[in-house]
Formats: sequence, structure tokens, C-alpha cells
Amino acid sequence: MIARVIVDVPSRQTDRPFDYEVPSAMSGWIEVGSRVGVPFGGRVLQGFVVELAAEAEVDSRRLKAVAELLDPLPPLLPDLIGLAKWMSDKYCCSWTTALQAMIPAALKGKAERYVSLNDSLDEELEQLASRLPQELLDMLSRQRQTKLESLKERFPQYAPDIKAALEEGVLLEQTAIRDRLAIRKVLTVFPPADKAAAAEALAAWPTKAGKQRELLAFMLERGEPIALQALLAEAGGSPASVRAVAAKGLLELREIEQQRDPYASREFERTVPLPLTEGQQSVYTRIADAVTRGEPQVLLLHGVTGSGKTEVYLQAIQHCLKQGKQAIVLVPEIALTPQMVERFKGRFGDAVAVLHSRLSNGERYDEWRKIRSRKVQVAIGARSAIFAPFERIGLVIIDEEHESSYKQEESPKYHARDVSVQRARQHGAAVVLGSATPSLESYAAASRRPAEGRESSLLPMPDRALGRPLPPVTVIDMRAELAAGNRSMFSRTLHEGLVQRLERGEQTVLLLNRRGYSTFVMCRSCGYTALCPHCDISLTYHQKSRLLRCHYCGHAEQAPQTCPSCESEHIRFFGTGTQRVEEELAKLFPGIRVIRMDVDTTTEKNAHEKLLKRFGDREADVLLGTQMVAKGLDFPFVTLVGVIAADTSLNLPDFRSAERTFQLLTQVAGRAGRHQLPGEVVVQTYSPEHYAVTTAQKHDYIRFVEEELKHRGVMGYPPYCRLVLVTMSHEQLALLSSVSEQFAERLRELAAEEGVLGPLGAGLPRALEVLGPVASPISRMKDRYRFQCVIKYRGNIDVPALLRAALAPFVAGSPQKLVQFSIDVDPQVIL
Ligand SMILES: Nc1ncnc2c1ncn2[C@@H]1O[C@H](COP(=O)(O)OP(=O)(O)OP(=O)(O)O)[C@@H](O)[C@H]1O
Ligand SMILES: [Zn+2]
Repeated sequence: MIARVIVDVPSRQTDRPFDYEVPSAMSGWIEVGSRVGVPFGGRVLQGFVVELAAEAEVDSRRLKAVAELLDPLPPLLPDLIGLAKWMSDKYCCSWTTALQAMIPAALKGKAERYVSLNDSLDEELEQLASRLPQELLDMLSRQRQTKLESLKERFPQYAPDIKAALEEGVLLEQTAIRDRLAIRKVLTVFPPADKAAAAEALAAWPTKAGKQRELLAFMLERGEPIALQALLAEAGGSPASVRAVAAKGLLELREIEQQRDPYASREFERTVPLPLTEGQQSVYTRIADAVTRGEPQVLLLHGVTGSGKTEVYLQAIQHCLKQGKQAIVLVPEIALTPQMVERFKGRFGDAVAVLHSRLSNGERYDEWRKIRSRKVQVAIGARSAIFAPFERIGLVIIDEEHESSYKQEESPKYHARDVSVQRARQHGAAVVLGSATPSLESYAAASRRPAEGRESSLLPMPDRALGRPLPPVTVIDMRAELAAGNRSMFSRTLHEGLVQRLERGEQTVLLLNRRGYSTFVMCRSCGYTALCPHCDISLTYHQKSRLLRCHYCGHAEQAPQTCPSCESEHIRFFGTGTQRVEEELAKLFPGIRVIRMDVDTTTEKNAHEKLLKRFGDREADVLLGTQMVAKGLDFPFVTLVGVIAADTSLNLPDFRSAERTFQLLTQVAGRAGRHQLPGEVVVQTYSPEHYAVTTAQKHDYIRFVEEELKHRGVMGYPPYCRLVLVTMSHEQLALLSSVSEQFAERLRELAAEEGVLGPLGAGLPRALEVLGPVASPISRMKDRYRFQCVIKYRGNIDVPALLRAALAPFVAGSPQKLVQFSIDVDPQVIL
């Protein structure tokens, strides 16, 4: 039997399966998806079995054997192996990079070499062994397995002997790749098995050993196992005294595995399905039908904020479970609030595993194992939960599908939405994309006319579940505020609104969109921002060179001293931090209770959860924060939402900035007046006439989409085309510059040979353009210069194949190969 193994070396040359013989002892154990240790280039490396075959493709005499099987159950299922291959093709990464993204970090522990003493030595080898110091031999017989590194360190003068002993087989080498902490075992004390005998022994106990007697009495009384540490804390005594009692056969000490359950201490109140509203019911029926039929359909649930999407998800999942299938729910990392977890745990209890980055590696591993060992049927988590090792998936839900956090920014640079669709295809599962503000890509795809005899995949829910209208939004022109002499960061309307909430004891959510802090230039008098003459995108201020630059085409100009539009001197680099807002609030409203939520206040574990709980318990008047406060929250006493400056995201030099702004404004506005009390929203901006602001004011998604699609069409951006971002980096500017030129040239040549090189605007069904190379927005990182090319294309073109061909000359040749290429397919941001 031959195992084809993808070895964990993420380089282009080794990105293919290698053949290994399966030793007979492992046959029947090794499956597709097994993690193994295999000899590779003189070392033992970790790898995944991607195929089993009867015969090797290489000369069988050169075949090496699998050294080690790392887990009793394969951590990956065959469908995930296939999915990883698909990812490596689509996202231009190595197969192993995709595979590694699918397993929990706890399984990735660095390879370590251990040695043990060979138990069966013949005479000759005994001789060799005797050359090793006694201390070393003692150490080995005591610990059995010892790290090779620590042996080398401890006995430096014996290095040649250790080496010889390894070569001759006196010492046996093993590579442990398993993280030794992955499974937590706890030394546990068990009560006496034979109670009567123990009671007798207790009665006859010699008074000298008082502590031992107490321990035994304690355990008899308790009658249940207890962790050794906990026993000592409660009953006193030492491990030695426990061992002494155990040695008499009256107690038992055993290592037992402990499941780390991050929610063990929490009680979740069980909920029952709510009677659905009419709108919810019709959407539910469509989803349930798709699940029943087992067709891989993608449905877009466009439900306004507060329309009750979560209840639809819950009931659709329940239907899925009834069919004997499993469900995956993806939520954006920052929306994985206790509220969301509570709703799922409340409905499905122990059938839910929760996977998110704030868990420790161990906790996440245990949650993952619940999935792998079929103990749960629902997985809820951030983007990587799409790799949950379920065997029969019936439904995948992506909540807030427009969120950019579904795109992973490091390799593999995958988008969880696209990966979901692919995985669902393999399982015949339905995919539900849910959002009040769907991404343009998803909306465009779902509004295409359905095929003959098919229903539309767009499922609208235009009304709030509890019957409340969407809150009225007031847009405040901050230029007018300044003109009227108000230099504060709060407009008079927002100030007034805050005063009212404090009086009435209601709550306020304040959003400060801090992304893009201080990178763009804006005039505070007239609202002018500097735009690129060629790209319709704001220019970015580069402090060092004092230049304004375009990140798409490379255009550059001097930063102005006065506003080119109104000649005011109030032109400046925009940005206010949450901390400054907090100070200002304290000054203006003495005694105000503010909870600030941003990256600085949420680093500690569970900080997020604690802050929101305090706000939910009405221990604060204001929840102030960055994007984190914008979504998913459902608090009945929030009646005012204020946006300090809508412009911060509007002026990001990215083609999605209008979309992001509209989404953010709509989402945060949706936090107000969700229950009985009516809500109100105040949006402060320097661009009150921008369509992202005016359409958000009217909660008019459709109007926004129409307007935005016009712009995308004119400028040639998705969904009218697709993008690939290629970033190149090297320490030497000159070399980087010439290599990136050559690469772009090669790519254009190849595209021309395919007959697809040409401007997208010319109306060709298949067209590809290569923009650049230009310096990257972050033009130097970690002492490396960075250049980038943006590839725009439309139509059915195998761009990954073109890229691979264009890259080929740059991986082999000598100094050039040091130029690093990083490929981002369907990038979320280009800055
Ligand atoms: N059928 C129903 N009957 C009664 N209450 C409901 C029903 N469906 C939802 N709700 C309630 O309506 C409120 C809003 O629902 P939910 O939070 O699911 O909205 P949502 O669509 O996820 O909104 P958002 O996109 O803003 O997060 C919640 O308090 C929820 O409990
Ligand atoms: Zn430009």
C-alpha cells in the first residue's frame, strides 16, 4: 500500500504528493486525511495523506516508509483534502498551506526530535552504549523519551558518541509533531472501589499517619473522583500522602482527559422556536426546501436590521438537524458576541461547538474534537469554522456576509464565502448568505434572472420582526457646525440627543470609525478631499515625502498647504481617536458613564463579553467604540445612535469605500429602537451629499446599489470584473523595480498569447488588464521595498494558470528568486 503525502514544506517545488510505503503495522489505520510523519530530505516532517494507491509512481526501491501515524482518527476528511486542492488552485497557494489552515493550531506544534534508549541491544551495541555517560543513560531510562536538543546541550562533549549511538540504533529517534499540550490530562483521585473495606481500614488506621487517614475519610465521604490539585486544596496534605494511600490500594490515581469547555460555567436558558412572522416564514420555507432537496443552492437573505434573521437561521438549522445533517454558521469575528453564542446555545444546547480566536488553542482544539467525534451537530465560528470536519453538511449560514473579515489576509488568502460555496457543492448543502447590506458581488449574483423554472435566489425580509419602523436618521453637515462656531466634535443635535438620553435613562451607541486614521487630507471648511485625477479615489498622504499618492495608478502630487478649493488654512489630516472622544464626553457631561470598546480595551480575554454585559445591564449610558459596536447587538434601551464622522471610511483610497461606509452606517443605525422604545440616529459628516450617506439616511439599499454599480461600471471594478493583487518585495529597490517590470511584461505577453490582453472598457467578453507595477501603499515593510500590480479581468480566464506561468522564471533564477511574490485573489482592500 502506498500513501501519497503532501509534506509541510510550503514551496512551489515541493507542492505535490510524494509516495511512501505504508508499513504493515499501520495499514488499516492510515486513511486519506491522516496526518503522518515522513522522512524528507534527512528529516522527519509532518504531512497529510491525500491519496492511497496500490502502486507507487516512483521506483519502489527508492521508496521510503511512513515513519509515524500522528493521530488515531484522521484530522481531515477526504472532502477537505479536495477542498484544499481547490483552494491552492484558486488562491495560488501551496496545497500544504491550505491544508494547514484547516486544522486547529494545537495540532500544528513544531516538530521536535525525541530519543529513547533501544531496549533490545545485542552485545556489540551494549558496548557502544557503554561509551555514553551513566548519567545520560539514567536520564533516558527515567524519562524514556528525551528531547535530542536537551541531550546535546547537557552533554556537549559526548556529541560524537550520541551521534554514533543514533546511527547504530543504540538510541532510537522519534519525531514528535504532536503538541504535547493538545490534550489536557489531569491527575485525578478516585474514591475507594470497595467502600466497606475502606471503611474498615479507616477504623483500624494507625494514628501516626493522620493526614493519610483524613484524605481517605474525605474521599469516602465524597464518593466521586476529584482532580489531585483540587483535593489537596480542599483537604490539605501532599501528593506523597495521596500516593501512600493509593499504594495501599484504597484510592486510585489516574490521568484522565479533561475537556476544556469555554462555556462550562455558563448557564444558557433554553429557548423554543418563536412563531415566525409572515416574512420570516416564506424565507424559512425556501431554505428548508433547499436543505431537504440536498441541492447545493446559494440563497441571499436580504433582511433589514432587526428583521429577525437569527430566528430564521435557528429554525432552518433545526430542520437541517432533523434531516440527520450538520450545520455550520459563520459569523464575523467581532460579531461573535455573547449574544450570538447565547442564542445558539440557548436553542441547541450541547449540540453546538463554538470556534473563535479568543479561545485558547486548547479550548479551540477541544471544541474542534467535539465536531470530529460527532458529539455536536452545529458549529458556529469565525471564517475558519467553514473547515469544521463534519461528514454530512446540510446547511451553511454566513451571517453578515458582506463583512471583510471573511477574507483571510494572510496565506491562504481565501474568502470564506467562496470556500463555503465550494464545500457546500461537495456536500449538496444549501448556503444562506444573510445581511441587511449584502456585498455588491453577492447581490449582483443573486439578482441575476433565475434559470427557466427556477425561483430567484434572492430572499428579501424588508420589515422588522417586532414591527418597529427603522429609526429616522438625521444627517449633520459638520462644515455648517464649524461655520456656526461649534468647534466641538459633537454637533448640536447629537449633543442635545445625548442630554435627552441621560435625562430619560436611555442608552446611546457612539461609533467612531477609526480605520484609516490620519491618512487622508480634508479641508474642515469646505469638506474638500484630494482625489486622483485618473482613478476617482482619494489620495493618500505620505508623511515622509509630503506627497499625496494614488495607490492604484501611482499618480503623485504635492500635499497642499491651503485648500485648493476654498483657500482655507483649515486643511488637515483627518482623524480622532476613541480616547479623545471619551475625554470630551467626560468634559461635556460630568458623571456620564461611558464604556469604551476598541482594540485597546478588548485585548484581555473575554473583555468584549464583559463590556457588553455591563452595557446590557445598563451600567453605562454610552457605548463608544470602533466598528465593533456597529453590528449584531440587540439592546432594548438603545434609543440613540451617533456616528462621529462618517467620512473616515468614505475617504479611504479604496474602491469599496462607499460600500463600506453605507454598510457601516446602515448597520450601526440598525442598533437603535429595535424593541419597544423608538430610536433615532445622528450621522455627522463633511459629505452630506454623498450617495452613501443619503441612501443610508433613507435605509435605501437598492438605491445605493444602483448608484454604486454605476460607479463600478465606469471605473471598471467588481462586480463588473475581478481583481488579483500581486505584491512583490525585495531589499534592493533597483532589483525589485526591474523584476517587477519583467514580471508585468511577461504576464502581458502570456495574456496576449491567450488572446485576452486588452482594456475591459472595450466590451470584450474576455479581457485582462495589468496595472502597474507601482510602489505599494506601504512601500517598505520590514526593510523590504514593495511593489504591486493589479490585474483586472472579466470572463472565463484561468488567471491562476497565467500567474503561475508568469512566475516560473522568477522562482528558479538566482538573485531574482529572492524577490518575494504574494498573490491575493479577489482582494478585499488594495491599500
Ligand atoms: N418571530 C419573532 N417573534 C418575536 N420576536 C422575534 C421574532 N423574530 C425575531 N424576533 C426578535 O426581534 C429582534 C431582532 O431580531 P434579530 O436580532 O435576529 O435581527 P437581525 O435580522 O439579526 O438584525 P441585525 O441584522 O440588525 O443583527 C430580536 O430581539 C428577536 O428576538
Ligand atoms: Zn490614480
